[in-house]
Amino acid sequence: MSGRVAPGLGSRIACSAKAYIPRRGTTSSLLSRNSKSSLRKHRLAANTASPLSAVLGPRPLYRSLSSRSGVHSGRGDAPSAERDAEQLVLSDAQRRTIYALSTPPGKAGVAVIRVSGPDALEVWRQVVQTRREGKGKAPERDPEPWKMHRCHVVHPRTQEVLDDGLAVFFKGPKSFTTEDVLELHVHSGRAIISSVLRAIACLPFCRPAERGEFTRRAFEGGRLDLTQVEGLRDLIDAETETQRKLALRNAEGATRARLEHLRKEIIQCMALVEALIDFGEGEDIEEGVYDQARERVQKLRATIAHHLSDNRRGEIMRSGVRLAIFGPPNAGKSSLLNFLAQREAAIVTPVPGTTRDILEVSLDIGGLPVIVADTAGLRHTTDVVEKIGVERARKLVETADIALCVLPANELCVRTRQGRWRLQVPPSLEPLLKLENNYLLLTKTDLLPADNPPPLPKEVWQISLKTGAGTPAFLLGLARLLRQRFNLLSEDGTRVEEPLITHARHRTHLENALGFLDAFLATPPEDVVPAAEELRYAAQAIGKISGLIDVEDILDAVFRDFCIGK
Ligand SMILES: Nc1nc2c(ncn2[C@@H]2O[C@H](COP(=O)(O)OP(=O)(O)OP(=O)(O)O)[C@@H](O)[C@H]2O)c(=O)[nH]1
Ligand SMILES: [K+]
Ligand SMILES: [Mg+2]
Repeated sequence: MSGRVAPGLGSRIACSAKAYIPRRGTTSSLLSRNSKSSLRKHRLAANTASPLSAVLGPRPLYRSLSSRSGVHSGRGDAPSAERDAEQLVLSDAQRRTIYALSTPPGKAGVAVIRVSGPDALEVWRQVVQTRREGKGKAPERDPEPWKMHRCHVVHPRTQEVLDDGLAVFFKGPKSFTTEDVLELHVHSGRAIISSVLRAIACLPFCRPAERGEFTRRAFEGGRLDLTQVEGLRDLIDAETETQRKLALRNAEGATRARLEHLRKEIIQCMALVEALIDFGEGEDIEEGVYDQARERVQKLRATIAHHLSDNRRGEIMRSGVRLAIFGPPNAGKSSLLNFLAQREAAIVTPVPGTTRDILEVSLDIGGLPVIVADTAGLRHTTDVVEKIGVERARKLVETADIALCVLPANELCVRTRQGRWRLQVPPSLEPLLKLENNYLLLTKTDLLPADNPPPLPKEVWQISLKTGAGTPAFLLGLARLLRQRFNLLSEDGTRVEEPLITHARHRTHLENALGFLDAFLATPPEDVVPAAEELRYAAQAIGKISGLIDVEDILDAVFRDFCIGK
């Protein structure tokens, strides 16, 4: 099965009708009947939805809706009442009961086969025989939900016992997908798993799940928003403590709540401006309403700008800090990589120009995910292959989150005429060393003259990979530096502000929102209608992060990376 999730589903999930109905007693009540109708007229002309459309009704926000009307895309393509009604009818094919192995295939103690959909209970009736049943016992009963049952898993046609295991039935909506869910816990072995899957496949109302389809149904059921879905995926992928913490926060809905707070605030500002459209300042409503809205938007703007200027901490933490090792040939770069990786990952020889390509190793340094890259020694060369390597190395250093310039101490320490020692950095490296994220590491300190050694700069790490001198201090210092720059905890263990943005996708939408807020602030006060529109777009941009609005285009991208059974 390809990476696509539930073909066709994406275009059919539209915002539910509820998502477009303002809650009673909120902003809508600010407007009189007349003003509402004139507003509506304006909107029809502008072919946009109500600015209040972003005010949400009670959950569930995401319904699995079938519609032939296709995608709502772009700015405010308001679904008509007819379309909404049509959307409430589910297509049977779409809502079929799905099943998949949810644990990795192979030999292990337990394998979990998950079934979700309207016929999950029927699947239970057909393949699960609880141990109290059998000859002469009471007839089959439906399971007590949310309780593990010891059972035989049987073939629905032949009644052959396939395995002895456990089964649990989750009654929707109190389940992962919000549908009825059945989990079969059987022994994990190739033959057992395939026989159980084949048995379920016999049932005409079931079909195999697509990648991420269980999670997608949880999203459609309103149980998870997109930031939670992403968090769940990151949680499964997490390899370090920091990644796990960050992902769990997203999965548990902390990001969802923070974004929702921002969005609601924008909507409230919008309601203030809206109220002016028909009343006009100084008429029925309070003086200074517009100024009040502007002031609040200015604050919001500052908050969003603050989140955006986070040095991409959240994104870097999620994907790993990209650390580049660079320097002249034979400086000991590959030796350093091997030391950090604790294995012979790169080739090390006394021949300058040994490394030509970029070699990356993922490591856990002080609890942080770090992708360490070894590069070709930087030097002028006529060798075609090495030239490409040097070019790649330069590019990598420029784009890395952090870079270590490795220099052999013995070669760079030169004696001046006055007999003093001086550190001489090759002029070709100077521009790279000036980059903000680059740090210096002197290696091969064992080769410095033993008698009267040159004084090395204190602020620069110095190590010998031959004797190990200086390596503990270097490792501690590197871990501290990484934590200072990227961690969620500061050095003294107190919590620093957690980055709101953990995905490039979030950043894009927040940047858009900021743009719309700026456009609002730049609009002259007399242009109330376009000003209100800018605020609506800003709210929509934030809604897109959670998937509240116009989600179709991003759904596939989010669910694609899940495995089948999740
Ligand atoms: N004495 C001493 N030798 C070292 C040290 N670190 C590395 N070397 C030696 O220096 C030589 C070059 O090491 P590499 O790790 O291949 O250096 P490199 O910077 O990766 O070299 P290129 O890939 O050719 O650019 C090897 O013979 C290493 O054994 C050290 O701390 N002390
Ligand atoms: K070398
Ligand atoms: Mg090398």
